[in-house]
Amino acid sequence: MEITQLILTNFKNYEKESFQFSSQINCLVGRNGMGKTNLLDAIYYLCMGKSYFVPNDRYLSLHGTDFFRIEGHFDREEKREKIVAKVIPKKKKELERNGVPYAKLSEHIGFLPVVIIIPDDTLLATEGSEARRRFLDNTISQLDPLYLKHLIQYQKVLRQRNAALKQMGESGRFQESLLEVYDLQLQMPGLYISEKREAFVEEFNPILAQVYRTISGGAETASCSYRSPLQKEPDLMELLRKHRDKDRILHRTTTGLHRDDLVFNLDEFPLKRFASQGQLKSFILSLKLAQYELIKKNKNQRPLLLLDDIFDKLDHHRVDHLLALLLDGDFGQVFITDTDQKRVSQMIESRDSSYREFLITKGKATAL
Ligand SMILES: Nc1ncnc2c1ncn2[C@@H]1O[C@H](COP(=O)(O)OP(=O)(O)OP(=O)(O)O)[C@@H](O)[C@H]1O
Repeated sequence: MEITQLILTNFKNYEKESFQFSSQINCLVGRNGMGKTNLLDAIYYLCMGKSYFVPNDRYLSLHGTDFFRIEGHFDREEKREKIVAKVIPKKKKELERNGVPYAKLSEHIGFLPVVIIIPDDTLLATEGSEARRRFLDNTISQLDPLYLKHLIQYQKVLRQRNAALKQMGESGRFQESLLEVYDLQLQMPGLYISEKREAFVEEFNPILAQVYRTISGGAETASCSYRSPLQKEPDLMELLRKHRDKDRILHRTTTGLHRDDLVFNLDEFPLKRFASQGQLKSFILSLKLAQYELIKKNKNQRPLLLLDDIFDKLDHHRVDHLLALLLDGDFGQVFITDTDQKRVSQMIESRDSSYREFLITKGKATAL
């Protein structure tokens, strides 16, 4: 699967620009703040129906404008696919495939698999559990439409349950029977999500260990383990029942799948506490490349790989090692941003890969 052409209108700092891409390596070079990451984000948007960086579409249109449009032409399973994302004020955002709008955005997820790697991904290891759940959900949703359907349902009922608890707190009238109704609605999607997360971690671990071994030279074994309140009480209804008093006091749902987490380990030690900066960076890179491998294996399709500034702060040897991995490995279309114009192009030129280079300057692109 590959994107052949991209046309941007009012997207972030691009007023009007179009790109023709190489089917293998695309390097986006330019100084800081010119729009390299914005371009990756536009491609991500076409695949996932949202920005990787900015949750609210309102902030994505060029300053001084109130709408944007992203058009991408893809080659997928020997068919041409035109995907258009349009955000217009006071209208629901629209995502179209070959001129036909999707009824639900979620129907598109997984159609164009994608993996993005950015420097801030190290926050996955150091921040709270929400980022790790997002990683889990992002990966499994691209593989299993039913997972995404159950996830949306679980989150909807959870929001309603929390709103009811808040309202009960304000009115001072606790309605246990209403909570029972919500708990019942959480049960089926909850069970499905939990089973899928557990199965994902099992399948993911050997791939993660293998990728980390390649990147780090085999010093330690990388793994992750799934933590869920359901491991102590496998019956979700019963679990929610046991936490009802706490929920009543705190006016929110204090247990459930929205409290799940992934624990990252190097050998038997938690990454968060013991890893050096280099180990942390290698782990997170491995995590994302393992995500790529797992999606590729399950979908029998190579996802797009978007690499933002991944050479930043790495010494020359590590950059060389990483580039060798990316160029010699079984990757499909890759996009790489770099502020150092010479670094990537020199190394790619020395290999036998088809590539195209773009110089990005303030929302304008010149093919080099
Ligand atoms: N809605 C918007 N309208 C206009 N400009 C925007 C908008 N959103 C972001 N920008 C601009 O885009 C620029 C950032 O672009 P981007 O993050 O793609 O830079 P970059 O080339 O990747 O830089 P770096 O090398 O520092 O990562 C900033 O100058 C920012 O002001």
